[in-house]
Amino acid sequence: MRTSIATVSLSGTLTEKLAAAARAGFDGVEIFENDLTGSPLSPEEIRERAADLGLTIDLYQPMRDIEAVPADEFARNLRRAEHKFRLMRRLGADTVLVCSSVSPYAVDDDTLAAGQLRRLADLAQESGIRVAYEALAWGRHVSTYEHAWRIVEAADHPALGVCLDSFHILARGSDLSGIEDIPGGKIFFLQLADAPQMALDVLQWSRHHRCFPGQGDLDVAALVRAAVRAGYDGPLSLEVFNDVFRQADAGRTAIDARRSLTLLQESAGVTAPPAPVVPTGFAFVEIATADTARIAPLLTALGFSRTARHSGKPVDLWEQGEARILLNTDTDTDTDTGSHRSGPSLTAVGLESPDPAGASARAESLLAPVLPRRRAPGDAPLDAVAAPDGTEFFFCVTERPGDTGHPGWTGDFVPAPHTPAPIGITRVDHVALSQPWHHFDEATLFHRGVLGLRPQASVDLADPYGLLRSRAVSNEDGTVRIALGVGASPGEDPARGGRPQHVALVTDDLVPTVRRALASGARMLPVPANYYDDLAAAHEFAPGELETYRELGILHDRDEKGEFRHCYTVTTGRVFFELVERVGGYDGYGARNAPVRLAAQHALAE
Ligand SMILES: O=C(O)c1ccc(O)c(O)c1
Ligand SMILES: [Mg+2]
Repeated sequence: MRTSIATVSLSGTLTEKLAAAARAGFDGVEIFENDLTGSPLSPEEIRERAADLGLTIDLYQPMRDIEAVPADEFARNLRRAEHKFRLMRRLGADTVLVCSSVSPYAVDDDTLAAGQLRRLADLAQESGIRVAYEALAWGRHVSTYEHAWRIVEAADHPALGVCLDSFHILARGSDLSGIEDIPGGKIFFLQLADAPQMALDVLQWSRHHRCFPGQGDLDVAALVRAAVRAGYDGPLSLEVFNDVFRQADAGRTAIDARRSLTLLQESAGVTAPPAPVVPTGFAFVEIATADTARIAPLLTALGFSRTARHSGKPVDLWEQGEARILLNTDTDTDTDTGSHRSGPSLTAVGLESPDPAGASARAESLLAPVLPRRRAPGDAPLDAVAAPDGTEFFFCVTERPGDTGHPGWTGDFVPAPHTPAPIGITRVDHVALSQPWHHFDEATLFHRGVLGLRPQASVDLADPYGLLRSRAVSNEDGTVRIALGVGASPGEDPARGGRPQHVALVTDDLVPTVRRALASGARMLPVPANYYDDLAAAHEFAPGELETYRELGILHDRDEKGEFRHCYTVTTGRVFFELVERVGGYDGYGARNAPVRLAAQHALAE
């Protein structure tokens, strides 16, 4: 099906919006009146610009407060309509959206509404224009799609149909089955938007909090399926009013939008992009740093050994159990981000992939920036994409005894002499990546759609200097977990995502692991005594257990499935490490402890 986007969904001038929509691969646009009236271009020039970019103008909108009004008011409305239709002919737009009236003059009279819309459709038809009537969820007398359709059906005019807008329909919790009772040819237009569930006045909710399908809580795919079953074959058009998108870079928003639409088409069964390839574990985490003076001693204290060096690049492999960390001192690769200036930073994540080429094909079809393969002659090909925060995700295979097929990435490393001194770390539990604040929804959709991870509920964590919103995405068995966080913090560069990132490492027995780390010189984050007094009130502990936690700076959480013990190293550059022990089926990240950890980190930074 054709794809379209309303200009209101993107920031900038009309010209910038058109360019962004075209670049992201949309087939058409809905032009919002404000964008046109504020443009220095004539309608003919806009038409030409759109055509040059390969875009059709699928809709012009909105016309308001047309129907069910007294005769003199309606006469004025028709005069207004004549002007608009003339403009639309110059623009080359053949469908106009009419919103259900919110006018205080409108009366609750469907016969009058149908009669006046028929007159409007007559006038439109003379100009070769079709009228799509949309029920605003807050319309004065018409606020449901069923009602709008009853009026359109009664008006019975070939140039009059309905516009279905997923927000208005799903926000009201309407029954979707009525959509299939509308003949497909009478659905003139389909507007799509999602929104997070909120207990908010519906107009405010619509005008400020809409988001792209898949980024909120509404079942937009169910609505698309119903419209397709009804026989609708017009464009799928995104119409998103969102305060953040109004400020964000239009090119980037348009890509996010187009990705959302492909994923929506996939869930609605109208498009089949390459299937998702769900990662099965972490192959490595890469930390870039100009010099290893700060990070290497910390890794050593945490029981990692430098086991190998890349044959062609200044990259060292540090290992312990199945936890692998790459230290990349090739600062050229991160001069763009300037991250080396603030010390070690987490720049890439290797995901264990059952099908790296398939994962890459999926990513490409979803407009993820596929990175040029960084390889020397003889290196294993590494497929990689950039996430919205700039983190590079590599789809890789770690060679194991007996493996055949895809060449493993470790083959590019030359073993280095070392004496293993493990402290009990077995693998990576999760990585926590901070997102630029206006790309949080984009990031969640990216990790779900492109990487095949499942998002959990978002939680708000109190930080002394702001609120941190966190949302974890993971694979089915929890062997890949990424905690996405957003929230500015004083003194940190928001352009780089602000907060430090971290790598959480699994141990099966945290207490001895921490003791060994401390004995080898690791600096752990001190935790205030008040925390342990609070913990004593919350739970009962075995004799001595709490005292041990207090002594070692271990935090504790429990849920109905199990327990969680964790602690943190101090931050070096933009990175710190967490040591975690999951007991039983505990599936969280110790959210209750996050405010204490954040306060402790600030205290240490001062
Ligand atoms: O908020 C509004 O007024 C408005 C206008 C046009 C639309 O298509 C819509 O869904 C909402
Ligand atoms: Mg709409």
